[in-house]
Amino acid sequence: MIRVILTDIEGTTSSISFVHDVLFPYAAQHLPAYVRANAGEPGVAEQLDAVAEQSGVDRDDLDALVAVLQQWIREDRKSTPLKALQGQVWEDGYRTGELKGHIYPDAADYLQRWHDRGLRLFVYSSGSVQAQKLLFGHTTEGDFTPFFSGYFDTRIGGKKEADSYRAILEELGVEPATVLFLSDVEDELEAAESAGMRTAWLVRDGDPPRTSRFVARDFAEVDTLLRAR
Ligand SMILES: CSCCC(=O)C(=O)COP(=O)(O)O
Ligand SMILES: [Mg+2]
Repeated sequence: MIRVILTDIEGTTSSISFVHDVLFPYAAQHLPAYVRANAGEPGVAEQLDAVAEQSGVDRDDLDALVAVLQQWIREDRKSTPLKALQGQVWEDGYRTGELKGHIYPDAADYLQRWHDRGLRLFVYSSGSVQAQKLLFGHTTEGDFTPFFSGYFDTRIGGKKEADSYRAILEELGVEPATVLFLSDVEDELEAAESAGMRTAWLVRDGDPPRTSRFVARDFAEVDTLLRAR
């Protein structure tokens, strides 16, 4: 019996294009000035230490660190310090209303239904927990944070590693088979299954893949799986 839904964001609750065509360009535009203005703040300095360590660039060369961060944005690198800094930069955009989080109508509908039915909802995304809360707190459809019981990001581990899902299960204190993980990335589903979770593969565009996995075009189809179990 499924009691917990753990969901990815990009390609699952929200469009890939919102992340790549809205959020990443906003970060690329505003991150350099943000980093330069706040380099002495502990929450930024800590991330710059990590960027220097991961890239091998001189920690005192702010221009070089910014260049590395811009390169990582272009490459969609799932680096924890980049994701932390992106979350900080997006905060301003959401606060001023320049950014509004995208959520698919079916995701908005079923997140509320599942919450009201007593399922516990959690997010696991490469975006930082701060970025997750900002997106769901400022969507075009309203504030969805009241529906979520918790958030996980890459500080618990990479999304393609089974140990990350084992660590999430440990934190939640639940049996693996009571958790349904939703994602659009097959390697993430495989990692979650290795940890014993159930999975649903969101394929929002194009033909469904030939696979033995449960595939859903939207959250209404995920709901049929929930009702069948
Ligand atoms: C939390 S919004 C920003 C999403 C993001 O930065 C990202 O890399 C998307 O990763 P996901 O694990 O949700 O596919
Ligand atoms: Mg995804």
